[in-house]
Amino acid sequence: MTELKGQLLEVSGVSVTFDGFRAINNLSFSIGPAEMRAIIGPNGAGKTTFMDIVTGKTRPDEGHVLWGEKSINLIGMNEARIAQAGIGRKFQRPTVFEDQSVYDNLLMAVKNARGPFSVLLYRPSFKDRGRVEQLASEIGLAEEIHRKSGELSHGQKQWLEIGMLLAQEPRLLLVDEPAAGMTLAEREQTTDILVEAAKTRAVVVVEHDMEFVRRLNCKVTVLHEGSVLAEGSLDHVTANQQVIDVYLGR
Ligand SMILES: Nc1ncnc2c1ncn2[C@@H]1O[C@H](COP(=O)(O)OP(=O)(O)OP(=O)(O)O)[C@@H](O)[C@H]1O
Repeated sequence: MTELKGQLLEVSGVSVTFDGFRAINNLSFSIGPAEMRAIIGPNGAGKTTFMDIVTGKTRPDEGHVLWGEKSINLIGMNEARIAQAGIGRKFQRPTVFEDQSVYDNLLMAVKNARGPFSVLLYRPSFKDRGRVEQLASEIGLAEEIHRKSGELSHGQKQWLEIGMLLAQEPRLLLVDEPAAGMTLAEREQTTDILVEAAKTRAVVVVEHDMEFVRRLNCKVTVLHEGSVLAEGSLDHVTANQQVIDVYLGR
């Protein structure tokens, strides 16, 4: 949806220092409203810290993180408010309710998306059931909808958690190493789920697995020592001599 003007998220001049060590150093880049973006970089490049800053877990020493059409500065907002503003984060380890079915996990996420009062008086409507079924099919779990989540494979649990995040209808989904621990078939399905999700929202994937990044077929931002080292297609950034040197530890 390149016709949409403006950026959804704009990180500008952000720095953060931990005990004198500059983990993020004058970081600036932006993400469009419906785009897939991969963030790569060697260990310690600042990828996790970047996500911690955007989600309000870590407060930077300087810079701005501007969000949405009104360019609200997210810095200083707490994690709950940032989530409400439309930013969802998927951590590496899935945190689904193992004793509950796929259906119940998704239904819980759909009703949570409406806030605490609707949960108190809640009766699943026809519409909500439809939404749960739609989500289950988006994450490839339509056949498993009545299974206990604890019985799912590692990959299926990850998809369920992605579905629970999609239930909140975030405008930006941050995903930390989705391919870790997955089989090739699971990795391919994860790509399909994320690519589909990125048609209607921004999806930012932090990933070490280059084959996975290649399949995402998207713009790549390379971080190094807390700054952007290179940006562009995967072929473009992997041909960059500085990127090669950083990955080889030169
Ligand atoms: N709370 C903290 N206190 C001190 N140092 C920290 C803290 N959080 C991160 N760091 C340091 O900041 C740097 C960036 O870390 P970060 O976890 O963001 O990197 P990363 O790119 O996500 O790395 P990896 O690929 O290994 O997950 C690292 O050198 C790390 O040790």
